[in-house]
Amino acid sequence: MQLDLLDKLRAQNPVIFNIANFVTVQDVANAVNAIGASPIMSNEVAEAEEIVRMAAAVAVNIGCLTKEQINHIKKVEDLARQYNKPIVFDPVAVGAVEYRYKIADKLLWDFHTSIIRGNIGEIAALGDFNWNSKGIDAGSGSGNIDDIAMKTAQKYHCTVIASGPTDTISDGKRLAHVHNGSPLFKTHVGSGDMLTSIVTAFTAVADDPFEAAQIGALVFSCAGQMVVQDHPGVGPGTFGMYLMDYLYKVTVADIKQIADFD
Ligand SMILES: Nc1ncnc2c1ncn2[C@@H]1O[C@H](COP(=O)(O)OP(=O)(O)O)[C@@H](O)[C@H]1O
Ligand SMILES: Cc1ncsc1CCOP(=O)(O)O
Ligand SMILES: [Mg+2]
Repeated sequence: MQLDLLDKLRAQNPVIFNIANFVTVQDVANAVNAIGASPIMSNEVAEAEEIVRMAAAVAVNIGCLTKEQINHIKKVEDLARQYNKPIVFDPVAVGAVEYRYKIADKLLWDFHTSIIRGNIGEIAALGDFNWNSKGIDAGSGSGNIDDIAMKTAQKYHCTVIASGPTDTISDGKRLAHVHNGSPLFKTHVGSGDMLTSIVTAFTAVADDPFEAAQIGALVFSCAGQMVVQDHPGVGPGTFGMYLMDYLYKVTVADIKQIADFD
């Protein structure tokens, strides 16, 4: 795993365009900024071309989807194709909301996505596996997560991150796992959205989306794990606060000490 991509990201400070949701937009902007990239958010189709041109990569999050935003997403994804900018897609709640599944599936077929990052319930839904998603959360299921990630990556010809206690990553051929993290991530709404946009930042400095997915997942989950190791009494409110500090100060040396991946 190319841990030096963290230093490369901080040196390059790439602009990352985020089509975000109103629930977690500030967390996402601050997390992208803390890790060393430069976030910009916009919902206006009239400025889409200017922003796609200035951005190194694009994160698309369907958390608070509207008909107007779907048109904006289509325009942005078409521009990303035109200007060769990687797209990372966050299929929020597609396992629980059939309307979102249909929109996400069509977008993923109509436009090339480099990486899909969702929890296992969302990835299972996109891969047409049985799973009991619960709203924005993973819910429960009994499928083989390696198989789900692999098959969903093959379905959409991209890299997939099925996040959770272990983040399972596949490009349809290769498989990787990141075991770091903390259950406290589940208590902070926005953890997945932040991960998606941080992974997007790494696509701006990595040659291979599979590599970007692995390093993004590892850096983010290690930062969260370090919060809990250094602040054992941390709870839902302070976890998110400390996470920003640790995204800002985590180093390659820190990660090498605790990294648990295969
Ligand atoms: N039980 C857990 N233990 C350790 N890390 C977790 C756990 N649940 C989620 N994470 C981490 O939280 C981040 C967000 O993942 P997840 O909760 O699956 O996304 P979402 O918020 O979209 O449901 C990932 O970095 C993941 O590794
Ligand atoms: C609660 C909620 N509702 C629509 S988007 C959203 C935030 C989802 O954030 P995450 O998937 O990162 O927990
Ligand atoms: Mg999510």
